[in-house]
Amino acid sequence: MSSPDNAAGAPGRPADEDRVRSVDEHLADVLRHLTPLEPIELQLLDAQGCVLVEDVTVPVALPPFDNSSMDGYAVRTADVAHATADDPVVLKVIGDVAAGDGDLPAVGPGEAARIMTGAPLPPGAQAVVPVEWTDGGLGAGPVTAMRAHSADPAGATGQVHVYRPADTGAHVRQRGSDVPAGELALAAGTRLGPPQIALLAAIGRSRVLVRPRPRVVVISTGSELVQPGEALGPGRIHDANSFALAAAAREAGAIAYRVGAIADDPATLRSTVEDQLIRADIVVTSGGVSVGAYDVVKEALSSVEATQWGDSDDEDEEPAKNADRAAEPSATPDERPRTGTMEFRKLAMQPGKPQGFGLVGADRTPLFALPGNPVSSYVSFELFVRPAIRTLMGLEPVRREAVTARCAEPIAHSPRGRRQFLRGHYDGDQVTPVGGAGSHLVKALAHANALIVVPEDVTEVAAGEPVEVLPLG
Ligand SMILES: Nc1nc2c(c(=O)[nH]1)N[C@H]1C(S)=C(S)[C@@H](COP(=O)(O)OP(=O)(O)OC[C@H]3O[C@@H](n4cnc5c(N)ncnc54)[C@H](O)[C@@H]3O)O[C@H]1N2
Ligand code: MOO
Repeated sequence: MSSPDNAAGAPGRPADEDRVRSVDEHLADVLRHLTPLEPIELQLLDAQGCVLVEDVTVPVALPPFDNSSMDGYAVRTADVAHATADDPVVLKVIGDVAAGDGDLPAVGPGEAARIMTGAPLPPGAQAVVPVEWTDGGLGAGPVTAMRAHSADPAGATGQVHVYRPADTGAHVRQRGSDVPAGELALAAGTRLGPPQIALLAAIGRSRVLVRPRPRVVVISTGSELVQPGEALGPGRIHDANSFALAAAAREAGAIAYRVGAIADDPATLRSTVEDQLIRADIVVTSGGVSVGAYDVVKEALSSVEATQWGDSDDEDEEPAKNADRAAEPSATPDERPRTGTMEFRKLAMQPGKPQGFGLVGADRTPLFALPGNPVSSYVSFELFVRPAIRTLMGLEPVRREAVTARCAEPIAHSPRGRRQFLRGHYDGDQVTPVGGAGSHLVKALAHANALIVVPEDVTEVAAGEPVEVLPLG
């Protein structure tokens, strides 16, 4: 199904398609053609999970004014200095100060203003006495709460008995005590999670400059595929991959567009890819990359204009998509891609041996053609597409961090010369293989939370031996 350009043994590219590459070589080849997306200004919630590309400073002190941290009474400290439970101080209540009030009563000697949490400290007051240290104006000993203003409007007037003293600044949140004006709130490079979004909102920012989430279009291929919810006919199976890959793209931080399943018809796939390029920063297909007679992705995408990205020595090519957005070019002239076709490769890994990658269309959109077996496509996504998404988002590290764990059960066989990614359950201490090596075992995948990595030169693992584990999720 290869195009004449890169068929095994074709002039200029001798048997290239048959050269088996390592996982690391493939990932490096992919990543050197990707650069982070151009920053854009987004509304705060749309920027969640994105990397900030500006230093954000605080325009106005936070909090912007001295305010009460308790519901109580704003007082002058000298007035309450000798207050005790047996000999309370009696103050005149001159009014209420609620959160949001701007017109504040001045508190003079012998006076108190009833104040609510978050309300500005009125002039003259130096401290807040919590309502629990008073009689709440009711004259019947300590209370546990104020009465609602609607039920007792007179509570804002009359007298209050105070049973304890309060030092200057007690229960008062000072202006700028969170962060003073002019200070750095968040540095460029910060990933925006809920707490960072809280800070941005608190200092009044409604929009921020970030690297956007990549838009990932997911297309599964195969005439056997039926959408979930629809009945299976003879020889048909449900399309698991477009859901798995769209979910994985979202989990990696991308915006996923699931196109669903395309039949094994090259013209349909080609036009679908071309149609989708307008909304894609990355295209991911599953299936149709092996050596069968209906391997539609290979057949179709060999004729979509793409950029050859491996082993190129052509210096006349244009840069990769978004390369103009990078501070520094990621590839030297000798490494840069040239216009040509998608490249399909064999990798020394299991699952995930057949892989395709190219930069397609006018914008040189990265296209990952992943193998169709459900576990193969998911593992391939983890190893190659997830790092690509993170690269476009400017996230570090791009790869999942590996840990070492004891393997609870033996692994009887792993293919020599291929890096195997077995599914496993990792409990933070040891890892237990889940299911076998078969790349159709979706249930085992669903019950695993990690990949067990068995190196190329290891063919068996004894129980209790240390193995490399990639925790997922
Ligand atoms: N003669 C050879 N045959 C195969 C080789 C090989 O080297 N020589 N490699 C095998 C390996 S490894 C893989 S992986 C697969 C990859 O094949 P394709 O990418 O062409 O995938 P398909 O043939 O389309 O599908 C494979 C398998 O997965 C099922 N499938 C496909 N799409 C979905 C989906 N969206 N949801 C659920 N299941 C899906 C499909 O029905 C097939 O059973 O090739 C081997 N063959
Ligand atoms: O390499 Mo395939 O992805 O083993 O099943």
